[in-house]
Amino acid sequence: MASATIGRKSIPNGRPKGDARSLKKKRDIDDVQKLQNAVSELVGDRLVVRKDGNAKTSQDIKAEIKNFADLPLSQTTAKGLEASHFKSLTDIQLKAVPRALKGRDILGAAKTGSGKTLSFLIPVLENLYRQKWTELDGLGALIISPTRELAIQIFEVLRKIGRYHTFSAGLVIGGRSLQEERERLGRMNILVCTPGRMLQHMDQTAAFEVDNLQMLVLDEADRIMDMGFQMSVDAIIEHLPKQRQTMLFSATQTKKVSDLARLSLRDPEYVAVDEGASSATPSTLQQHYVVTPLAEKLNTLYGFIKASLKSKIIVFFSSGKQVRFAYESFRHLQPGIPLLHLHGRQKQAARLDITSKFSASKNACIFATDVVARGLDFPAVDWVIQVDCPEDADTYIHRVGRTARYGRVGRAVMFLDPSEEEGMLKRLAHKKVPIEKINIREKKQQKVQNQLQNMCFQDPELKYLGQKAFVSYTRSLFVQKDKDIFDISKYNLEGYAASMGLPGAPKIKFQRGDDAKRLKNASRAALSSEEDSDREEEKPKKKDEVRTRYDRMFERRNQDVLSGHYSKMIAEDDGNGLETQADADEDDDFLSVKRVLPVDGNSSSEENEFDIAASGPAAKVIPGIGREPLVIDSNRMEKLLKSKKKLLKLKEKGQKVKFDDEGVPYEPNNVENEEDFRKRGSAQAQRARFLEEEAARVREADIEDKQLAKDKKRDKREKKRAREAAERDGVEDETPDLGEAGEDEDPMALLRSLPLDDDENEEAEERPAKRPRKWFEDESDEERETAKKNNSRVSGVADEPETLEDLEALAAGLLN
Ligand SMILES: Nc1ncnc2c1ncn2[C@@H]1O[C@H](COP(=O)(O)OP(=O)(O)OP(=O)(O)O)[C@@H](O)[C@H]1O
Repeated sequence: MASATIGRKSIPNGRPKGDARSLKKKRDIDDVQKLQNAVSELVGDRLVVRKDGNAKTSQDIKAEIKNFADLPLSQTTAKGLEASHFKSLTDIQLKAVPRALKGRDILGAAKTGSGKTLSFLIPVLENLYRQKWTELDGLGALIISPTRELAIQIFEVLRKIGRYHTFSAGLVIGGRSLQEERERLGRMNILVCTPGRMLQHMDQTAAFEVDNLQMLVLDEADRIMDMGFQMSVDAIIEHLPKQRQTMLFSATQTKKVSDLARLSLRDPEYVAVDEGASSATPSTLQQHYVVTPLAEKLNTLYGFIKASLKSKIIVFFSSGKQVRFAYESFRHLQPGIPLLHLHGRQKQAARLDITSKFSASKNACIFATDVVARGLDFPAVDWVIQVDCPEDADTYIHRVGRTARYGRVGRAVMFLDPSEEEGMLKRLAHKKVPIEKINIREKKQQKVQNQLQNMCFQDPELKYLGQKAFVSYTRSLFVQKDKDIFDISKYNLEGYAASMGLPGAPKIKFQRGDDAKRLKNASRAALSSEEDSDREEEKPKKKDEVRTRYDRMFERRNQDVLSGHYSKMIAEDDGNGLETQADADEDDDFLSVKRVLPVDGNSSSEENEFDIAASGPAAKVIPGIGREPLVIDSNRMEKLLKSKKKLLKLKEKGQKVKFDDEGVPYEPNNVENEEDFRKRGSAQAQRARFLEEEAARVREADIEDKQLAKDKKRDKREKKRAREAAERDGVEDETPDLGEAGEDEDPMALLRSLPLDDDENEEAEERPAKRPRKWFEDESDEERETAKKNNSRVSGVADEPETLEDLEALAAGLLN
């Protein structure tokens, strides 16, 4: 947990002694008393100034408050504000701060970028100060934010303006060990947190007392109160004392009576700015939309980025997988502007690094999910682009609010599929959002489809990313509640898949039952929510869990960049046609694609060898060395196979191979001369022909793969039947059931060209100890992989067979 004593040392040059100390104490008490009196003289957003004496008279005037210096604030807060260059109050601050200083519950609503953060931070500091809050009093104020980034930002502002106070403040957002946070938690006076992590502490940290809490603040309150956070927030509230001050702030405020009842607000003041104004968004924001069919969106986006290289741009997508695909593929296209990406599944450190990089850069383009839609205050953003239509008008308002902040100018463009136009415009008009249609200049459009196709063809891993992005996008369309905007039957999904360079649209299985209902009720933002990633990092590791050889055998998988993807494709079936929770948790794909792992097919080379040994032939066969498999039929042969040096002799001599500009290998002595090359037509024609042929090849391979998958499925069914028959006859079969696809689904749908098990085995054998990082992987990917490896080591893979003897022993064990 990040924590800070947000104030200075109150006694800089040693302790004042005797009289001096008691004098100071008295002065402090007097100051606080004066402040208390002045605060009680606040009426609305004015301060009563007494003309004569102490008693209130009719001649007293209500002085207008304009600057922070006009407010009854402590010296420490006033100095902090001054040092942070905050002088005059914004409209929302003017309305909210005086009322909040008086201890009123507040429902604050004002446009994005209008200064709501200070509206609650100043009262938090002041109200605790006037109560002479000390470390011994424990937690005095709790500020809840829906995302970690926003929590960090609030904490930073708190540190700035509270720098002369002596309160201790902490940030509880996960990403560090619970234990580490626990140790400091008890000493904090002010906490800024995300709901999931806070609840975890309330439930698990015995020494964490909240009985004294005076103030609760919910920033982006409507988001915190909605489905995605409902359970955590309700549980947090249950822990808190009922007698407290509660403040809710958002640009799109909740007024639902049920929500307010949940928070037990006491006679709240509804403090709104610009109620009844002509627009719900800042007047300095220019808002446009373009109608661009789904299949054209990536082209339009690329064209837009190329035309705006000297800008700072935020591009919103609806899911992290889309963000990753767009980022990885566009990065390779090198548009000429630094590209960044941010989504909830990245590690906390990486996310922090990315937000600060984007904040600091003048020209950059960040692809992001709604993780950055709320509250984040990136300086000087020129453009907000919404590639995917936002789920509702509120999300639209928050997304565009990342630009045109605090009176600055900004521009926003939303891409709409023709089917979304009418519905979305209606919703925006209802919320008073002024938006104009613009057309795309044909000349500015950039066709990237062919390049993406090439890239996906050359790099299966990018293709998998694309497939996952496709599935998550389709899923997000399906879960949309507003069917006036989102009608899944109206989108050209095949065209969309082609625009991503995919060899066909992955088929998608719709989930049934209660889970489907739960997911449908949750908002899209909630599904890709920040809290998911909190959970991801907090998954408890069962350290001393006893695991059998079978467990390990079936948990083992290729430590390869594909393995995560691969395992997600193997959806376990609970027998009712529903995915198991574990799977849903891991990927939270509402529309799942299923593949059945053949019971007799293993995914690593070790297991392949192991299988052969386990099935008990007299001789063991080691595949993949030289042309012929080597048969171990004597001790001498076995020894030979253990000596690397000797093995080298058995290997084929290498061939000289060079690589062309695109990394394709060729034999240097076998290069076609230029004349022959020209005879076959122009380079462009040849390239087009090549692409056509390759595309046809991919299609053919898809058909073969599908057939293969069907055969395997049939095989498996037969095996299952046989097993069941054997069970009926009383024979116990120990082969674990890895789940089975439903009759009506195509288990290979998304995997049309994913290497089958045998290919994977070969690949695993050839894989070097440490795979070099690919062009589209960043460090976090590598870290993740290493972490995966380390984790699997911790969980017992250290016992895996390393030598032939190990293998034999293992095999013998199994056979027994
Ligand atoms: N009184 C002020 N004087 C000068 N700048 C201010 C003042 N109040 C806020 N700001 C600046 O205005 C910007 C927006 O403030 P803030 O982030 O609090 O907006 P917000 O209303 O919370 O926006 P959102 O609805 O997007 O969360 C920040 O950069 C902040 O530093």
